[in-house]
Amino acid sequence: MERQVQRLRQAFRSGRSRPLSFRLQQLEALRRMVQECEKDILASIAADLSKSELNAYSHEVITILGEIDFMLENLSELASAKPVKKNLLTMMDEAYVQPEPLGVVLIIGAWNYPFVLIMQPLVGAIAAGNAVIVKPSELSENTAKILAKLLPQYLDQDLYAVVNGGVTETTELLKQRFDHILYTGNTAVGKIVMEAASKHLTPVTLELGGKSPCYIDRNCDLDVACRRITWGKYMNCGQTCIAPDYILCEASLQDQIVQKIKDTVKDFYGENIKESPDYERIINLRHFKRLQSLLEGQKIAFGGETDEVTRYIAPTILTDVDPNSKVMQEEIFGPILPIVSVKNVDEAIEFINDREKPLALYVFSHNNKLIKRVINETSSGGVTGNDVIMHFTVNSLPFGGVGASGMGAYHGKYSFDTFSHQRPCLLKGLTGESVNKLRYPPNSQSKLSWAKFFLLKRLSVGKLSMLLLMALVVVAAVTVKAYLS
Ligand SMILES: NC(=O)c1ccc[n+]([C@@H]2O[C@H](COP(=O)([O-])OP(=O)(O)OC[C@H]3O[C@@H](n4cnc5c(N)ncnc54)[C@H](O)[C@@H]3O)[C@@H](O)[C@H]2O)c1
Ligand SMILES: CCCCCCCCCCCCC/C=C/C=O
Repeated sequence: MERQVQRLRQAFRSGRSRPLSFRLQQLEALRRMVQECEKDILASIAADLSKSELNAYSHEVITILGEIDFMLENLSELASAKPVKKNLLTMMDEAYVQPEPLGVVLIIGAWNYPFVLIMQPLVGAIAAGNAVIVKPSELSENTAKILAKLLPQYLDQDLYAVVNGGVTETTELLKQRFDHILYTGNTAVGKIVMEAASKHLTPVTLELGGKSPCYIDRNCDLDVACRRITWGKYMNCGQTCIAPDYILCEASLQDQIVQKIKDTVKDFYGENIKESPDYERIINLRHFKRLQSLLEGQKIAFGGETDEVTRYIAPTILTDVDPNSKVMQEEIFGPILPIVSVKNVDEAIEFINDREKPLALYVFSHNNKLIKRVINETSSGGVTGNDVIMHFTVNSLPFGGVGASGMGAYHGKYSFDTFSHQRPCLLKGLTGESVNKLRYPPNSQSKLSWAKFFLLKRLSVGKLSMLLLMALVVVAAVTVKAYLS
């Protein structure tokens, strides 16, 4: 492991990954990989998650192609130096922020969207000019294998590597020194990653999970709300980090919501859900049993059927759920939807604020003011109003958690920024010593007054004011010189 990281570091130090032409070429190669090997990629995702290839494409491949295209179109702007405002003391100098690559970065992915959760950060890390090691989840072994096979065929092998394996390999990897780690997965391992990173003062982006609430207001089109919630909750068999975890609503809405979700499930998956190519399975027996145990003692208003052999759990709704029950204590990450009654929106806000900050928050209402109020009075990684999941698909929005649901963010420009250092640069000439005397010892009250004048006056952009200020500086410099000599 150590040698592998060394090898990447050496390649990074050679400077090969820095030119924009190189980064663009690698991103184009990545796009070619996705297009040319689409069949194998889809087959791997499908095998890992018992998913149809059509769904594998719309859940994972579309996003990646969009992300690569975004980077190809915007890289030169993202990577360019950004001039900044100056003060009077530096107005003749050059001041700008230059994004620079961090070095060797590590990306650790989770199994539930095994392709997108590796590829999307990888696109950002390459665009920012880094060397990258990716560590796909061992639980989605087919996707892990196909990534290990394809990435070296398309990308520069000295700069980009795939490490496969489980806890032992990841633990070994985490002993190495990286310049950034982006980890996607559960909170417990997130803490392990952060602790390991702290040994080298490595910054981390932690893409974690949590219980994402979904409040349905009385003043709402329940048909539409329930259709959208059904889609987002049961997609990937509920194994989506930003799936609506539970519903909050007034008690009087509960039965209608159950009925409408039931009807939608039938529309989406047919009479025999097990036969539907659009309904996935639980990833492994451990998660299957964990989910089964969440059903114990609950009022099952819909679904509840399970089959251990195929790890099938039917789309399920629990009603009159006690907020203290087990299903409300942990992220569900499966096709079980509890409904918890609240008296009104005030109680819903209090309910959300009494718990850890979630990764996503959903509010359904005709009343935009109510939606804005919920947003203003709560906190979460992201929000979608009147829909679920969809903020993930807008790559001009940062995607990430807050508090217990994670730290840092990525997607589009935010990926580029996550994997870059924003380097402040000030380029001065070697003249102007008369004004510089203000900062050289010995200090005096009058020097301080001049320093305040120079440093606390902000420059505005207008050309006229610029000229005026320049004249002012010249006069001030002459006056200071005369005064000090
Ligand atoms: N915020 C997001 O974008 C996002 C996306 C997907 C999943 N998630 C969250 O991830 C969780 C599900 O993922 P998971 O954790 O079951 O996935 P997982 O089991 O695939 O683990 C994630 C990664 O951590 C590694 N890992 C596991 N144990 C480790 C250890 N002891 N030391 C070091 N590395 C270790 C795995 O090898 C894997 O690469 C859910 O909470 C979900 O909400 C978040
Ligand atoms: C017309 C089809 C559009 C489909 C858009 C579907 C987008 C689904 C994206 C889901 C991705 C979720 C990523 C995973 C995050 C956490 O687990």
